[in-house]
Amino acid sequence: KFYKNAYIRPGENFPPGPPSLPVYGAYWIVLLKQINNLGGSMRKIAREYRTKIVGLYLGPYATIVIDDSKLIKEGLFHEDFDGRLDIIVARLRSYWKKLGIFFTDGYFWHVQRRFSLRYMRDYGFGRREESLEAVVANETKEMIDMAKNGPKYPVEHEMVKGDLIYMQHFFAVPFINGMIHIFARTTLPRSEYKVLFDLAREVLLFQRGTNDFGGAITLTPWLKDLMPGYSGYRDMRRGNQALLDFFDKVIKQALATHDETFDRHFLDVYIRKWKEEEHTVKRTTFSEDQLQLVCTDYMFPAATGVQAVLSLLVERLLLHPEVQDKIHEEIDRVVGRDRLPTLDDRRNMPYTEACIREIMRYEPLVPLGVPHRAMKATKFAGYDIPEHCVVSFNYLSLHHDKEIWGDPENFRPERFIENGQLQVSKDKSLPFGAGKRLCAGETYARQSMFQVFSGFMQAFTVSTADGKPLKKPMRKIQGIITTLPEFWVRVTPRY
Ligand code: HEM
Repeated sequence: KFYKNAYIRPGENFPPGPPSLPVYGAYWIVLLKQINNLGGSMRKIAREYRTKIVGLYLGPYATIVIDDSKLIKEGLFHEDFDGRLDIIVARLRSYWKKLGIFFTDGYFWHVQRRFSLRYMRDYGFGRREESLEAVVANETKEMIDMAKNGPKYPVEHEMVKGDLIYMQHFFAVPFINGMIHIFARTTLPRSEYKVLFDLAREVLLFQRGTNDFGGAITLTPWLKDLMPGYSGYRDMRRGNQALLDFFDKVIKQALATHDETFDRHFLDVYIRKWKEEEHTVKRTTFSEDQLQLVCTDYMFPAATGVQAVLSLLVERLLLHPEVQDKIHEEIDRVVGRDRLPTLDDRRNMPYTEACIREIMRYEPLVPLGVPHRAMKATKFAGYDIPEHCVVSFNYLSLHHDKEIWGDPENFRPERFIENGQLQVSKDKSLPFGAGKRLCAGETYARQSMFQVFSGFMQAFTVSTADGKPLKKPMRKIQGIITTLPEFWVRVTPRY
């Protein structure tokens, strides 16, 4: 019976892949191949089975992992694959209901994603807008001041010790305050940064409680009662609760002063719509809980993902000091030292921009993406894909495809530059995904990362805490996003 179960497939014409073992299916095999690097494991398995698409069971879930560059793009644009999974990781975030943007699908997701993007745009999200740019610049200044002139408030001592900075969360505030500005046209002042650093810490706990395949907690949800600590359940609950509590307060404040004749910020626009539909639309998708989850979903990656990318980039600078020299040269030549780099400078700073692109290619933040779900039985690349099949995309394979990149194993920002200009068309990587599920925060992420990183590099030279050159990359932690372990970096003011 064991043998029979091991080779069970969802259908005859399902992509090839490893057999299923009890309880976790092929997940054991994926973990054993290269623990702590799911993308790497899946690449190896695809090669072993000589297939562009691996088919396997992860616990009870029939899953395909697309390994081929062309098919990854096709899969991302395949509308039957726009669903999400109804899993415990999603439910535990949202009062056991299906709410938010990340983990919803169908009509509900469509309405809520479109509405939030349309009206957050009015407040600067997804485009260039002066007041948002000024907020991010101002917060970048405070961040630099914290390291240059020393901590002002107790929490800052956890981020800066002498000339060392705590990489994990040092960059957090500009990204978080930028989002609060979009939602509520306010920011938390430096005296209240503790709230924001705490949020960043809690959200990272959530990210690390699971992984791109949902981790043990998704495949065997009963672990939540049996081993709440070990299964990651407790950390995820806690990490999520911090954000829910934060937005509960912000929304309650907005509600208390809400005037339906005048929109002050995105929250007002949403509240007005929800109140309007409350009594007129039978099955409205708007509610207070949903507003809380919309804010949470946009804040999640803003409080972790963008900082994680910048810390991976700082690690690269420690490994390749010549890259740092080139960034400094570009900043000094284009911006000088009297003002912060702005988004206007971005087009004149191809090397700095290329470094941000190259780190996202080289080390994809979410190596297997956020899993999609086949919303109905469908055909893909000649295979029969059953309804509810999990669809994952191996971005590591796309970003390290020799045919596209020639030398994918090298960190080489110059690959995106031609005649001194950034050639966006040369960037075939898809760190933000594509299609209808494309990362909703791509523009915000790209713009704010440029502002924060270029401001930081204008002010400092980075080196290792122990003064010795970094010889090899650190071992990464595989959560939903890939992060570096806790580490400190020395910063030396450049002037
Ligand atoms: C460098 C940083 C980031 C990277 C690499 C990244 C990447 C991704 C990826 C790969 C997805 C999944 C796409 C899919 O399902 O196929 C995603 C989804 C999403 N991202 Fe990002 N992201 C980043 C930053 C952000 C930021 C800063 C925000 C918000 C401010 C954000 C908001 C979202 C949302 C709301 C979704 C869910 C979209 C949906 O399911 O419809 N992301 N992101």
